[in-house]
Amino acid sequence: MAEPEFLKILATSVLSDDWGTLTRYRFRFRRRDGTWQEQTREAYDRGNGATCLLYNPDTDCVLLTRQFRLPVWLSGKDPFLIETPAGLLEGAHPEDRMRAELIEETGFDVSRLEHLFDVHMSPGSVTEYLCFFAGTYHLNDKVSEGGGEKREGEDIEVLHVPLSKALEMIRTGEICDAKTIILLQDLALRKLVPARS
Ligand SMILES: Nc1nc2c(ncn2[C@@H]2O[C@H](COP(=O)(O)OP(=O)(O)O[C@H]3O[C@H](CO)[C@@H](O)[C@H](O)[C@@H]3O)[C@@H](O)[C@H]2O)c(=O)[nH]1
Ligand SMILES: [Mg+2]
Repeated sequence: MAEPEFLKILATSVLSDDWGTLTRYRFRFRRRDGTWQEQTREAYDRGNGATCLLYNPDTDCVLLTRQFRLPVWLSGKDPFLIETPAGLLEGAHPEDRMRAELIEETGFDVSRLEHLFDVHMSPGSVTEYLCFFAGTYHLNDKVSEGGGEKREGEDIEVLHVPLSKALEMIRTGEICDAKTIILLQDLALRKLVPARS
């Protein structure tokens, strides 16, 4: 990647290169007052991802998942996290990847997703951004049980939660995942203020 005029990379050192790549960068950064300052930062690269909130207008429910997340357990919180379905892009087109991920994780095959925005989830240390999608599902869109890829260790519970209950679960702390909170609040806002065509 070409360096912008305010940045000079002096050295890079790969600290770990397994599932993702953790690299230490030493660089010179030109401050707003024009002076240059040397800094060291570590960046973890595990690619980019996509996430999606599906809403069922017949039942007023949203489709969520619950699965064990080791890093959440390490932080001392309840590790069975309630989340919107999400997956790594692995080089695929975000919408195609998201639709495939929805089938794998929830068993629902939906035809069209709306791309909302891309969000950096942890910009101080992780390169990843997530492509956010919204869509509609109906109970007859179900094509399989979902649950994720057992051979990859996934054991995903599928939840149909009334939207009002899901919003309340943000307040109670039962839903405490950033992408899930963003998408639930976005849906609530869009229902409150429908987009003008
Ligand atoms: N061997 C190995 N496998 C891993 C590791 N981390 C994840 N995996 C496997 O890689 C697959 C990742 O599953 P996805 O559904 O593609 O991703 P995700 O874990 O749900 O992550 C999604 O949500 C995250 C949290 O919001 C996002 O950070 C991520 O970008 C993605 O959207 C799973 O089968 C998981 O077991 C690891 O460190 N080592
Ligand atoms: Mg996933």
